[in-house]
Formats: sequence, C-alpha cells, structure tokens
Amino acid sequence: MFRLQHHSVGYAGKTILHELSLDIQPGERVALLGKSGSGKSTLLRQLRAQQADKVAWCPQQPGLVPMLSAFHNIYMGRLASQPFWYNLTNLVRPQAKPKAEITELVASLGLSEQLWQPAERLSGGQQSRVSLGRALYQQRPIFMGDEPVSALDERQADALLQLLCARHHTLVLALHNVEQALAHCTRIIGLAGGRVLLDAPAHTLNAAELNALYLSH
Ligand SMILES: Nc1ncnc2c1ncn2[C@@H]1O[C@H](COP(=O)(O)OP(=O)(O)OP(=O)(O)O)[C@@H](O)[C@H]1O
Repeated sequence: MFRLQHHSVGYAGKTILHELSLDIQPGERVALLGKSGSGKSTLLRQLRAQQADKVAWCPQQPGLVPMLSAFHNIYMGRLASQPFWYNLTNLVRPQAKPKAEITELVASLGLSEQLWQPAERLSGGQQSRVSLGRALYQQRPIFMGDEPVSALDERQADALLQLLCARHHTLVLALHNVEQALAHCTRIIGLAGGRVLLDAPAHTLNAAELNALYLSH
C-alpha cells in the first residue's frame, strides 16, 4: 500500500530523514512516534503523496473556515468530489442527505450541540473534532492523521481513536502519547535522529521502551 526504499527526505538541501525503507500493508494501524521535530509530519507527507486520493487526511492544524459552521466545515471534506452547483446549494441551504450524514457524524464526535455554530466560536478541542469529522466525511479507505487527538482529554482521545479504527481498515497516525499508540495501533514506528529507531508490532512493545524515543539523540 505504501513503500519507501532507501528514501531520504529533507527541506532546502538539509536531510531530515535518512535512507528510509518501509512497507505498510492494508489493514495495518501504524503509529508514528518520536519527539517534536523528529520527522513524523515529514514522513506522513511522503506517505500521503503515494495515495493522495485514497487518504482521508486530518492535518495537525484544523485549518477550519472561521465564519462557517461545523456542518459546513465538515461538508468541505467532500467539496472536491461533488459538483460545484451541489456545493453551492449546500452552502446556502443544506440538503437532506448531507444533513443526515453530518448530523450522525457530529453525534459520534460529541458535537451535536455545535453543529450550526461557527468554527471561530468553538474551543480548541471542538475545532480539532470538527477537523476529524471533515476527514471522516471524505470516506476514503486509508486514514492519516497528524496528531489528530492531541487537543483532547485522554478519555475523548481514546473514544475517537476507537471511532477512527472502526471506520478505517488502514491508518497511519502521528501520535505523542505512547499509551494511545499501544492501545490502538498494531505497529509502531519510532523516529529519532533522522532514522527509524524501531519498527515493531505494538504487542511486542511496552511504554518504557517507547519512552526511550523521547530521550535526546
Ligand atoms: N516546510 C519546512 N521547511 C523546512 N524545514 C521543515 C519544514 N517542515 C519541517 N521542517 C523541519 O523538519 C524537521 C522535522 O519536522 P516535522 O514537522 O516532520 O517533525 P514532527 O516530528 O512532526 O514534529 P512535531 O511533533 O513538533 O509536529 C524539523 O526540524 C523541522 O524544523
């Protein structure tokens, strides 16, 4: 599904990730771990580019349109796959089908009361749930998220990771929380010093081993 072979990635001539080789198979739930700046987003970007139209993408910054409602921001997940006239109609007068689909989706995100509220009036955690909703609404087979639950409390984060895993067969998630990675993912890739320091099935790892990734390199 995804393959990198001796692939180096960098910016402006500076290599950030050196000689990466990895394969990701359908059905895997992969957590990317590593301290801030270790290259998780950079790796996600490389992987996403290989299957852009199959990936439901949840970026690190929600990137919502502030004056539009949660409904409209979530609707935007399908903007590119629907005709212009249909999008325009839904902007002015939301139609029954997207209304029903998005109402069900926001309920599962715990946002029912915020459905028609402008994004600028939502809390940070609510905005990140809208961003998750927009990615889920794309209905693509692979889910990729760059710290998709980092703005949420632990219980909410666990519930939403469960929801993501229930709705997608294959996931690649950059995470900061090692317990979340162990609980929800089948494979953990740890980045440090510009390289893959570990790549193993989650059930063979423990939190202490993963915390070592955050020691300085
Ligand atoms: N557009 C860019 N131009 C130049 N350097 C960049 C760019 N994006 C990221 N970098 C650099 O690449 C390195 C890896 O960044 P990246 O965002 O991939 O890390 P990360 O592990 O996702 O970090 P965080 O957990 O803080 O989000 C950092 O040193 C960063 O400064």
